[in-house]
Amino acid sequence: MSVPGLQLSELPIGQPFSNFTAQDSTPAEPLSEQTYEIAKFREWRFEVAFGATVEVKLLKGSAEIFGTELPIGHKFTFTGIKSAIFTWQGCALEVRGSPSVEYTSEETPMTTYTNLHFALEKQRGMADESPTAQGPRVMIIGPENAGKTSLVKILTAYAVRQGRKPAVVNLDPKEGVLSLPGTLSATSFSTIMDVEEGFGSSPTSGPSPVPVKLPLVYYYGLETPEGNAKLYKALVSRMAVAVSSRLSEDDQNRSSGIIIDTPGTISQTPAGYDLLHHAITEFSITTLVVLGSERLYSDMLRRFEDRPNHQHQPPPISIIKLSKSGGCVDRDDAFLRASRERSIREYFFGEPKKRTLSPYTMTVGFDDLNIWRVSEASTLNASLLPIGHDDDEEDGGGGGGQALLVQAECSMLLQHSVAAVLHAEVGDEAHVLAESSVMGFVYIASVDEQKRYMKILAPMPGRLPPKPLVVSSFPEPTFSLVG
Ligand SMILES: Nc1ncnc2c1ncn2[C@@H]1O[C@H](COP(=O)(O)OP(=O)(O)OP(=O)(O)O)[C@@H](O)[C@H]1O
Repeated sequence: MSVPGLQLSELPIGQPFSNFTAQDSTPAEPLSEQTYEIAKFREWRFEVAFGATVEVKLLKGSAEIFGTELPIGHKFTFTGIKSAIFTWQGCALEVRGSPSVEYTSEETPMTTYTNLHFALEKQRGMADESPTAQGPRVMIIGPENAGKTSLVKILTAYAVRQGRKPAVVNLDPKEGVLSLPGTLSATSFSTIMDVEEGFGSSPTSGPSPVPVKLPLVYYYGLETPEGNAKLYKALVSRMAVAVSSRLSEDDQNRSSGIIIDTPGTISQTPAGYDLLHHAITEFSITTLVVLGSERLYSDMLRRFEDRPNHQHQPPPISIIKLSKSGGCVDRDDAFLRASRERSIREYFFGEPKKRTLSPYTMTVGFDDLNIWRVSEASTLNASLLPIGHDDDEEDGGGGGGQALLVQAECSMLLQHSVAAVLHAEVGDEAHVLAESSVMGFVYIASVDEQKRYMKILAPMPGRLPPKPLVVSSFPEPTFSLVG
């Protein structure tokens, strides 16, 4: 799989990064300390605001965060998070700092989630027996904030704990997995997750306390799949081919299978169902897990489970309904924005106290830049087309209907944008660029229209590769990374 994190190898030009500062959320006051005894099968749920810090240490017993075990005596630091620590045997936690919300709950769906894991594990065991058999290909669907990502983390962590190597695919562009928001990614997981970071942060140039995972990343650049359904489908198909080829090359990946996270919006509208259907077909899903929605479950049963098993029909999908954890919390726009901003900031500057990165600023003339923008559904909203409608003929693969990418003018409008650097060549056609994977990201710090140059921040020193860049129409950036 390819590696994001710019491969800037040539001699540095421009000036070293010095006049910009990363935000540090170090609290000024000393942290209050408390010890919690959590009984077995319960979880301690907590929320920490952005700007606040809470440190948690497991003193005794055993505990896990979304499936990943906490070692005894190690201090974990949380900021801007809503999470839970579950214990199978009971534990004592030392907590320093003041979570904005904290309570212990005895009602958790962990037993059901673990049963699901063991059912998948059985299929993996069968796939181990035969070189032509496939491990489970699981997709988690459900409304927003139903706990889909949390379940993906739990299933992944449990699989890794059993020595498996599942491919984790994120089809939700709102939140990046080991990548920036706006991207779709696939990663082969064989080592533990970074519980302070969720899945972990994007791989960049700095050292990391947990083994770095290198995802294959495609740039979608919009918040919802319906924003440019044609591009979304193209990327899903592309990702499915890449993941299937990885599975066919690596036996451990093949038997471990795939775990896929999806955006909540595609489980809620007929247009979304079309995208869902497409993803299910492209990834040859064998198990569809519906979280927290009776209606979605019965719609999916009607669509997939009753499908006759003819010679030319794909095999039936097993559809499983699970209830939403009472711990799931809605995240408002402000929280999601802050979380997106943090992941962008960390990509360039590292994480305060863990690893500091030294990004580099360079000056690049307008004439040396080739910038594209993801086209939004505007003239023709593909998500409103009837299911099964194919708009390829109308737009000749890139014009007329909904375009995939459009060329962007170098102007002030690009200031404070994050741009993806593509594994493609300047001069490639829009449909080639749209399906090219991402090499890494840069940040357009300032634009001088009169002198026709931009200041560009890159995670590493070096010359900006002569590659096409794509900026998003994502509701970013609302902030300045530098200044
Ligand atoms: N048991 C729990 N206790 C506390 N918080 C939880 C629990 N389960 C999930 N959460 C939190 O609830 C929020 C929503 O959960 P999650 O991200 O898994 O939902 P989702 O369905 O993936 O959401 P989206 O549709 O927005 O992608 C997250 O902040 C998550 O950490």
